[in-house]
Amino acid sequence: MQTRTLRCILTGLGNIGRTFLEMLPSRTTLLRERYGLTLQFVAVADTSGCLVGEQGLDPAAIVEAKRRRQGVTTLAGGNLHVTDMLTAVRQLPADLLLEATPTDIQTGQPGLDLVRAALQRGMHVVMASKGALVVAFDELARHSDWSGNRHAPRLRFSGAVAGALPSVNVGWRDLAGGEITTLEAVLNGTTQVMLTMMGEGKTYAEALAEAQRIGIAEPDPTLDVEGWDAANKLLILANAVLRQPTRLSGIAVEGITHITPDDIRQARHNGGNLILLARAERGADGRYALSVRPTAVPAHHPLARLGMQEAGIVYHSDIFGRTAAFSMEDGPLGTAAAMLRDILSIAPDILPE
Ligand SMILES: NC(=O)C1=CN([C@@H]2O[C@H](COP(=O)(O)OP(=O)(O)OC[C@H]3O[C@@H](n4cnc5c(N)ncnc54)[C@H](OP(=O)(O)O)[C@@H]3O)[C@@H](O)[C@H]2O)C=CC1
Ligand SMILES: N[C@@H](CC=O)C(=O)O
Repeated sequence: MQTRTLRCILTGLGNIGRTFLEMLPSRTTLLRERYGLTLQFVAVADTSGCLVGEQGLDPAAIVEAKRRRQGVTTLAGGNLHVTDMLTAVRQLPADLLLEATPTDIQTGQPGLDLVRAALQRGMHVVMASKGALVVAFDELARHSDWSGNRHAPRLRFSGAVAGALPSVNVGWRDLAGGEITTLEAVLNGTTQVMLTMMGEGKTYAEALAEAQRIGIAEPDPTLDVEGWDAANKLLILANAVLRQPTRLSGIAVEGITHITPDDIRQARHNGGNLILLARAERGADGRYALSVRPTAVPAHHPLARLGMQEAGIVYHSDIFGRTAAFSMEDGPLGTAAAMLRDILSIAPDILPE
């Protein structure tokens, strides 16, 4: 099979960006033999700046620097130079932006400017970060293939909505033609780890520390425990799958900060469980009521059996009935894998001849 090269810019080299690079060597042969694809990194960025190597950077050297907690720009020298990441996205010859900087739900930055710049110049985008989608879903959809224009640059973000869980893809692709009546989901891994551990006798602080150790808590974990991360994901599902233009102010949000081990034990009585439930329910007027709140679900509920590091989504629709998906992830690897899944889903359309 002929092998073609996709030139990538990767912004953010933390849990997700670094894990993505770490995962790649195990995929090289599969990508080449099954998909005829090689990924080449022409720029990568962290808080130290953006390292550019137009002939391709060495992912192993980048991973090694990040493991040593060094800024990636320390690798500059020879034919590798430093710029700022927005300039790189605006000017470098590249096909694809992989965005994994922190999520800021007030400004959407730094991801928003990067994704805007990429789409404006026709570069395809795969995102793990959520801020830009939360703040400007409409705008980014208009400038990408979500507008219905199949010639527009591709925008994919399946990893941003609960990592490996195929939450977006099932709703958008596999339930096409159905009217979704309810969506119920556990979308935040940190609170799922915390509720599970608190139910087993750990303190709130111990449980949060474990989610941080695993690498799934947000850089600012109040986003997780106060329910905003789950709300961000529900917002993305509402816009992309339910096709209801939605802002965060349109979601009723309650986190788990007031939950006690006793609340969890009571909910677990008779096989039920306490979960941070994200929910969308279609009303008689066709609009969805959206909420995120700790909810005691009974034993027969499909989300009641989820354990540590598990996520799940259940769609009810008029013609497909009930469709559910579950995932159990190993820290940030599931999200890195979802970014790869997104790349492969668009590769046939975007690979240069
Ligand atoms: N962790 C997870 O399981 C998941 C995370 N996500 C999303 O993915 C994104 C990344 O998460 P995660 O990897 O855990 O976060 P980390 O905090 O581990 O990594 C963030 C990375 O972005 C870099 N960075 C921070 N600010 C800037 C900036 N202003 N300019 C350039 N680079 C910057 C950091 O640089 P430096 O290395 O120098 O600190 C770091 O490399 C977030 O938006 C998160 O919401 C989505 C799904 C799952
Ligand atoms: N902080 C998030 C990470 C993935 O989006 C979570 O805990 O689920």
